[in-house]
Amino acid sequence: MTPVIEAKGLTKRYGQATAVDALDLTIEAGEVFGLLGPNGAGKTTSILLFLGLTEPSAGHVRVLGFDPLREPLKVKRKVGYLPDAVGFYDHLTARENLTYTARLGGIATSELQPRIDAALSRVRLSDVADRCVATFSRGMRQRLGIAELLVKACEVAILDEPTAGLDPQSTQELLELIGRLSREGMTVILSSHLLNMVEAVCSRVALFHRGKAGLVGRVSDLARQVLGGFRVTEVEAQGCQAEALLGRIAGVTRISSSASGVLRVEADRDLRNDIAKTIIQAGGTLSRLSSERSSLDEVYVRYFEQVTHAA
Ligand SMILES: Nc1ncnc2c1ncn2[C@@H]1O[C@H](COP(=O)(O)OP(=O)(O)OP(=O)(O)O)[C@@H](O)[C@H]1O
Repeated sequence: MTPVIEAKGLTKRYGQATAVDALDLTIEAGEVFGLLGPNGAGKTTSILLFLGLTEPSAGHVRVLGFDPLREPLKVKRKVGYLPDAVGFYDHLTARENLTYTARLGGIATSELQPRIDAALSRVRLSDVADRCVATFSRGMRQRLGIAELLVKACEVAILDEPTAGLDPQSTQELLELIGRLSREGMTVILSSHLLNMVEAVCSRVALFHRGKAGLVGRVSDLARQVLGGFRVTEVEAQGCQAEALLGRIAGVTRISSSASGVLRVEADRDLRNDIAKTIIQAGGTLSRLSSERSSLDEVYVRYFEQVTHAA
């Protein structure tokens, strides 16, 4: 099967600065793929290269097998793009905006309204279809952006920070929508700084660092690779000097305490038994002892600690 994205040595320089540095990346059909990394790591520039909106300085990218610079129409027909600030005509209604872009996209007049109605319903904007977009919240604009991709019936959606500036409920709604699109067969590539959200929807992620995809894979594989047996246990104990006691347990690598008195114990393995025994034997009581699997958050923090340390 032809990969959705196949970048080899993809490079973009702006003068002396290298925004994307010999990027090798393959994204397969059906994935929800997350592009992560700090500000300036090269995520947006990579997206612009995938879309043929900027020319590589070296290397190449194929999108569904096409060269986005030489065959831009073939790519545009199949790939939808939702930039971080979606541009609509504010004085037009939601329906008029969709009609305008659908006509530009060459969709037959007879198909226009049924497709637009279906898309507006999917993103729950049917009730406001005839309201000017000027009155829309950011969440509604994002959903209208997704409706545009649905009208276009694209195979691939590239979303640049789709939940930036959304409240928690709008974020959740957008995530559910992304999940549904993926289950229906759309490949979704998104960039984001919200690690929980990325972990919730993405099948694989790439951690960008200085224009390269430093780590690529499923979150669980990356956790094994970056963290090894690393475990975090949260402990709340009373009636003993818990922090000092736990610091003496073999395998504990770091302890920090929150303002509310919860101790966060980092270790190279699951130490819940030893922690419980230590507190009880010292005459203390335990009101919390929870150990969570390593999350994307931990992978991200650890990875960037490692690369910054190595630099
Ligand atoms: N048009 C441009 N001219 C000059 N430099 C640019 C241009 N666009 C991006 N850059 C630089 O390229 C680097 C990568 O930027 P890019 O926007 O791709 O990062 P990003 O990972 O998307 O960051 P963010 O998370 O802030 O969106 C940055 O150092 C940025 O300043």
